Amino acid sequence: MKIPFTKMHGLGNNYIYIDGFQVHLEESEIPQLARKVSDVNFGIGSDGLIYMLPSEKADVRMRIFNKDGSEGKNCGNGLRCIAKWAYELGYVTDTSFQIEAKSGIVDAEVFPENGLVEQVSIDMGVPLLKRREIPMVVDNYDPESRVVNEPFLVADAELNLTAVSMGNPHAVFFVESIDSSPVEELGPIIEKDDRFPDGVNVEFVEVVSGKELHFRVWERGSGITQACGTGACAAVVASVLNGYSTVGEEITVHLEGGDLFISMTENQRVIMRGPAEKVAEGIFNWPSI
Ligand SMILES: N[C@@H](CCC[C@H](N)C(=O)O)C(=O)O
Repeated sequence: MKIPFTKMHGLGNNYIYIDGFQVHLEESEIPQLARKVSDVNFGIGSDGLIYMLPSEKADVRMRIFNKDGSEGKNCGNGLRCIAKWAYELGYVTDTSFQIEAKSGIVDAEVFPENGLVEQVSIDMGVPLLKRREIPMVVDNYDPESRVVNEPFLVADAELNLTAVSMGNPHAVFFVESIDSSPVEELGPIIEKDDRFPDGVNVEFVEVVSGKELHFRVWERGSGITQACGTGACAAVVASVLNGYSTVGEEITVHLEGGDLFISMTENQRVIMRGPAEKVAEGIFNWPSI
């Protein structure tokens, strides 16, 4: 089977996008396909696979598969790229429309110039903060409670955890210096820690000021990536919860691949603005011989 694909990225968080308006993928094959296209040696090379589909509830639907083939419930950089792609392909004609992800429906707005979209704004909705919603399981803790600046021992490290769900789980740790943050060492251990029954995306964040954060991520199912949109949103929410940042102010998050601009509104909604870029189009041979 020859599968047409497009490679896009948001701040270097890159996925192979397949247009489900045109191409039908067998459900049972998608995880294996995601692993294959992500492989830089035997496939194309990416952080995973994103499948764009028609939606019965919104204007377009996004499904995201990590590098290891696991399906994520949400993807901030993917949502911006899907918004750009759906608009440029003419699947949506208004500049404001809705995208369905596994975690729910979000409002997207594109800002086209001569028909091409470089910047996208997404209303990422209200974060989930209760322990059971992350989900995070720890003996003797109320599942209805929040996890804010809570002591978290892992390997030999004593960290403080703030946990946020943006439809997918995030463990946010504030550090003195992003350059010496233990992303490579602790990211893979925390991702699979038993306290997170669904696994977790792991973020280290340095507060430069209330309006500026430095950020590095270890993504569940994909490892280190240049950027994570939902992770950057979780970092901003965590910054507000810890009193570093203020509701209503736009915060610049410096990720390895560039900057996102994120604010939390008075009614707790998280608004993310940033770029989406198309880099390549091609045909993938599947299964390869
Ligand atoms: N890169 C993404 C998040 C992708 C899914 C994540 N790894 C998960 O399993 O929850 C983003 O930009 O948000």
